[in-house]
Amino acid sequence: MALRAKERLKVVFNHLDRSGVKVHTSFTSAQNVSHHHPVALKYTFDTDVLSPEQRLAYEENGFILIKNLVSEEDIDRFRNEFERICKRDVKIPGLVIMRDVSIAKSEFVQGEKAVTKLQDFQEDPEMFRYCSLPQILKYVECFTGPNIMAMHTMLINKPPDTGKKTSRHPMHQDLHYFPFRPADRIVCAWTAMEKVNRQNGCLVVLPGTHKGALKEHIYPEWEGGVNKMYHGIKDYNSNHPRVHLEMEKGDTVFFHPLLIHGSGMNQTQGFRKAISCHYASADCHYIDVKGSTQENISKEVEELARKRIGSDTTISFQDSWALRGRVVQGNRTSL
Ligand SMILES: CCCC(=O)SCCNC(=O)CCNC(=O)[C@H](O)C(C)(C)COP(=O)(O)OP(=O)(O)OC[C@H]1O[C@@H](n2cnc3c(N)ncnc32)[C@H](O)[C@@H]1OP(=O)(O)O
Ligand SMILES: Nc1ncnc2c1ncn2[C@@H]1O[C@H](COP(=O)(O)OP(=O)(O)OP(=O)(O)O)[C@@H](O)[C@H]1O
Ligand SMILES: O=C(O)CCC(=O)C(=O)O
Ligand SMILES: [Fe+2]
Ligand SMILES: [Mg+2]
Repeated sequence: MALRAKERLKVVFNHLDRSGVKVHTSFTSAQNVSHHHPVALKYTFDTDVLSPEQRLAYEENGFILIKNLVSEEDIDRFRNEFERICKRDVKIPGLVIMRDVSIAKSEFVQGEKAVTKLQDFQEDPEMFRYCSLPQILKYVECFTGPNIMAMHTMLINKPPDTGKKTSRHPMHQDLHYFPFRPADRIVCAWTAMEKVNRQNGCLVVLPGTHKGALKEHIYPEWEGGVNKMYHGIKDYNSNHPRVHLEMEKGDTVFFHPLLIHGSGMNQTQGFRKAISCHYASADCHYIDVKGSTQENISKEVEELARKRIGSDTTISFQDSWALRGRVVQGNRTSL
């Protein structure tokens, strides 16, 4: 039965209507374009890319996993570039190379084995190709709309745990780091660069938590130490059902910035690699986080900027994002 996407969406909605679930339709956008029903699909746009079932799944869960989205060839190229950066063969402006806190003060670990995360690779054309891949942007547009900014780029090289459990990433919401809104027009794309599973510390998500509010984040009280800026939710419900996202090389998960997630310890001897980009609609606007739960991270970011650039220049939390953001589709309208 080859129904077109819109017709299938109607079928799904009719079914839900009959089942008593309160769902209303807007076939053109996630915003306020109503027919005789008010709008309910607030997290996704209809671009004929997501099936009705996929749209409903994202609305309900706050994430969607697309298998085999990035080719082996592309991933191998990102991996090569990562190795060049680790060997210091290339120097990329703005790039942050983070070592794991458990080896941060050690002089004896070098190269790729000393690097836990690359952050802000927007000035590296080879690495930044990831953020412009058409097959990724096609999905991103379903969440952001047509004007798309790549705001935050990372390559995570989760190291074998040294025994201090510092390879964990505490449970958090990425929106904690972002002084722009609306949250529903922000999405993360996270691509496994090899098989990721429970053993090497795959992503762990709490489905449906994107419907909640932004929570207070602080450093978790972990005996073995915590990496710089790895804030975790102060009190999260540890009984909430969790889903371990086991993925193959090239599989990509798209998730909402309020979705609570983290990653476990890497209990293998390999470095678990993933590449990711946070996208936002260029139509988003900056907010002032003073007096909010985000004040702690904004102060940390501003202090780090002062250390890097010098105490006579002030780079605000918002500036730090405006400087990193790059348009990847459409126009840079606001951010
Ligand atoms: C949606 C977004 C979610 C997220 O992005 S969460 C993670 C956000 N993370 C970041 O933004 C990256 C933060 N890291 C950094 O900026 C840098 O790695 C960092 C910590 C400043 C270190 O910079 P380096 O250039 O390596 O400086 P350095 O080797 O001279 O060290 C300076 C002092 O920092 C310490 N350090 C290094 N790596 C660390 C780590 N992983 N965790 C905690 N502390 C760390 C290091 O021991 C040194 O301390 P001290 O001054 O000697 O006491
Ligand atoms: N004490 C803790 N406080 C906050 N977050 C934690 C704590 N311990 C683990 N986490 C986080 O919980 C998430 C899940 O971790 P992990 O993969 O170890 O899950 P698990 O359910 O314990 O499964 P496994 O049995 O495979 O270890 C990760 O984000 C991890 O960093
Ligand atoms: O790759 C991971 O372990 C998760 C990283 C993450 O969630 C983040 O940096 O915001
Ligand atoms: Fe995250
Ligand atoms: Mg565990």
